[in-house]
Amino acid sequence: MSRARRLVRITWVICRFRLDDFLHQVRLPLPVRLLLLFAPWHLFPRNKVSRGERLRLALEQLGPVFVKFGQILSTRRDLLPEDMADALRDLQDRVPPFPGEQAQQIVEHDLGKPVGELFRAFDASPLASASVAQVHAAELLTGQEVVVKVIRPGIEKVIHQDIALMYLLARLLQRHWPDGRRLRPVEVVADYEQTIFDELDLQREAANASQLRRNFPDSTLIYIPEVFWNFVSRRVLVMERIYGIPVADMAALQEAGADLRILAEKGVETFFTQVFRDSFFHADMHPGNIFIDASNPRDPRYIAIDFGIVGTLTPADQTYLARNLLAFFNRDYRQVAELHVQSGWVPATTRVNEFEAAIRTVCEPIFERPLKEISFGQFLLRLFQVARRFNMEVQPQLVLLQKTLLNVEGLGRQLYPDLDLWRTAHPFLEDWMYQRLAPPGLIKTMREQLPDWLEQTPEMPQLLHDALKQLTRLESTNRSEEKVLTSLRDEVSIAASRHRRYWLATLCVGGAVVVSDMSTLEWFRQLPPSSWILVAAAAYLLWPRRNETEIKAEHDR
Ligand SMILES: Nc1ncnc2c1ncn2[C@@H]1O[C@H](COP(=O)(O)OP(=O)(O)OP(=O)(O)O)[C@@H](O)[C@H]1O
Repeated sequence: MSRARRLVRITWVICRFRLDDFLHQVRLPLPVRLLLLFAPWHLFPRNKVSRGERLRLALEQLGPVFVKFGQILSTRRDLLPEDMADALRDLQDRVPPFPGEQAQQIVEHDLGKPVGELFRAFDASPLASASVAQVHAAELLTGQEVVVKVIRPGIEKVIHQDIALMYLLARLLQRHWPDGRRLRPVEVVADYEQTIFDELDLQREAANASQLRRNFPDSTLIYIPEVFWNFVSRRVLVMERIYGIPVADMAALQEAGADLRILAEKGVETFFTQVFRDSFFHADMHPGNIFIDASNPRDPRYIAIDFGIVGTLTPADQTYLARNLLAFFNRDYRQVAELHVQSGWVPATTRVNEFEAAIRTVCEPIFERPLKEISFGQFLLRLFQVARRFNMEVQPQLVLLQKTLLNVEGLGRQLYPDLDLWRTAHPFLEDWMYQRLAPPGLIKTMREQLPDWLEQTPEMPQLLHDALKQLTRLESTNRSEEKVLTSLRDEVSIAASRHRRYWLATLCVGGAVVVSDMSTLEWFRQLPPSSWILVAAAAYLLWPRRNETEIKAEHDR
């Protein structure tokens, strides 16, 4: 379908589902407003269906790319009003399966052999069919039962086309909608584009699955099916077939006698292990992707599938996240605010007092609820909403984590409504912090980071110089923040000068060793007179400067 025809179809669906009540909030340019005036709204009388419901129906009419977009949007409760997020959550993929013969052709083309030579059996009628891919059951020549996931033919083109139109709409909204600048629809579409294109690459999904499987070998928490790498291409993925009870099927779980409390707690533990131990987490934890192995009902474990979306965090993000969660539960909002500044999530010029007060306002009500209802995901969601007001740049890795956390908590509480998240997660977080900060962990971290530090050292003077320049520029544009900037500039300037002198001191001592023609150890033992003058120079360079001490004392005051 050409882009123009697609645009006409979108306009038609907007009229058909009377989405004009969204458009009235947007200050559109005059020609578009005139066009809308003549749109055939009258052909489609507004019925009593709610606006969320109408948006959901419209997205379903627009096809799989929009449906998936709506599903993802439904998890962005930081952006959408509750009623709309709830309606979008119920979006259903209503895409008909594509013929099994077509799936076979793609498999044969990509794997380079007829299906009969690749598999002992291949079921041409699909096991499941979704917007992006279709899954068929098969059996390898070894007798291993597998599933074959095949990307829907032609879907890439449809996605490209629909994403281009979404950008068009998002740019319009961003420019003409009063909330556009705050909610940044273009960013939301860019986020979605990344996700959907990642899902199109099954090689990537296979790699994610392999990594997760390696992280949990023989685990009693979670089982990850094996990937058969000889049968993987961008469009085809062959993976061990798993059998389990769908996590949403409570009746079947109860019938199997699965211990639901253990299961709920294991869900939280599995998530925190992925986030903090491995920094690699399954980020598409909706109930359709989780099954339960209840062969040992007293110690059931999870089985995960669909590894298209995963999240990772840097060690710094991990530490700040753990400290934020701990500070939140201690109701230490000052620390939460300071951590945001330290981590660079909000600008260094943020007024910590105001930020702290805003965090307190949104977090205190969370503690009004019984402890077992407290949600880390809700806390992070509220926190990000506040932090955005304080110019927090969107941190995609943290938004992904917060969404996954909400899913994990929802899942846990559905299994066992009395799940006490804090009691389950607190020891884990404290233990992790202790291991990271206790001497062996600290030494390990330092040893891991030492090569990076050494590598960056020669660039340090330039970086400090650049930072100084930027601060000076900032200073001239923003007088109101002058005091903060001056203090920052002074600190950077002290660090730059100290750094230069340390380098020179190192050169002096190194030079003295070279001049003496001895080994370093010998030199230290004997300190020949010829080197005294260089050592004295080094000592002079290392001595703290008076103006530095004064500036520091002034800042401390
Ligand atoms: N390893 C497996 N063993 C058994 N069934 C599987 C396996 N992998 C996938 N399936 C079945 O196929 C369905 C779709 O798989 P998957 O979720 O990976 O596809 P998808 O296209 O990414 O779907 P969506 O993104 O809509 O969740 C699953 O819900 C499940 O029923």
